[in-house]
Amino acid sequence: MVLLEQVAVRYSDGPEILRDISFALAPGTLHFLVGPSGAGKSTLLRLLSLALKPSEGRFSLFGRDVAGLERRDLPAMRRRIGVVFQEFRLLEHLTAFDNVALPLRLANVREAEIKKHVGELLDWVGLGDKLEALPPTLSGGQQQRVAIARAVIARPSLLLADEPTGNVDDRIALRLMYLFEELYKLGTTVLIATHNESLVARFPHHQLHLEGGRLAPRTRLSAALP
Ligand SMILES: Nc1ncnc2c1ncn2[C@@H]1O[C@H](COP(=O)(O)OP(=O)(O)OP(=O)(O)O)[C@@H](O)[C@H]1O
Repeated sequence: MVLLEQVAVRYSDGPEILRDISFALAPGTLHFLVGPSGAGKSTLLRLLSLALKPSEGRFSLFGRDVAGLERRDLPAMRRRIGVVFQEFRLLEHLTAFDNVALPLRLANVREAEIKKHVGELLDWVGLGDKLEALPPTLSGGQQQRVAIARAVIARPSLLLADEPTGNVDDRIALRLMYLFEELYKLGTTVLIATHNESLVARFPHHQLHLEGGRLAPRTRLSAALP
């Protein structure tokens, strides 16, 4: 599903932010991505979401070598990836409902089905009474839940979430974790960057531990290459 071998990443001509990164993520697994601030977690998520390219090494996604992709291949690959950005990136002129419905509308799902699924999911994340709200009228935690609902609604093959419980209380954080667990059990590969140590301790999943741009030995070996 995701395979990195000796990958390095830099922004333009800057220094290498990630170095010597090798790991594989199998379908239907959930991994936490942990490490101190500035370690390169968001950069790794940007690479995996195809927003950055490796400056060295090999990166393959869904069985395809990313270096060999043509520009026209990217939209179809990206549609298989759900991303929860640290800064949410909701469309401010669309309601919560319409933001979440977007991936389904792009996939030509029937409106009756969209209504049912989006309503159920927003209900599950505790926003059943905010369907018509515009993002600027929602709190940070509410916007974050809309962003998560939008990222998971179309059951992506790969879900990348940057600090997805950063703005919510413990009860909601648990709910969101249950949602991510549902998803990986259905076959999605889930990667969650987080500083929330109690969440990582409570849910015994694999961990990728980044430190200073490298995978640290504390990375659980199930995620690293043999
Ligand atoms: N767009 C960019 N251009 C240049 N350097 C960047 C850019 N984005 C991040 N960096 C640098 O890359 C390094 C890693 O940043 P990154 O945001 O990936 O870390 P992080 O582990 O996600 O941190 P945090 O936990 O604080 O979100 C930092 O030194 C940062 O300054």
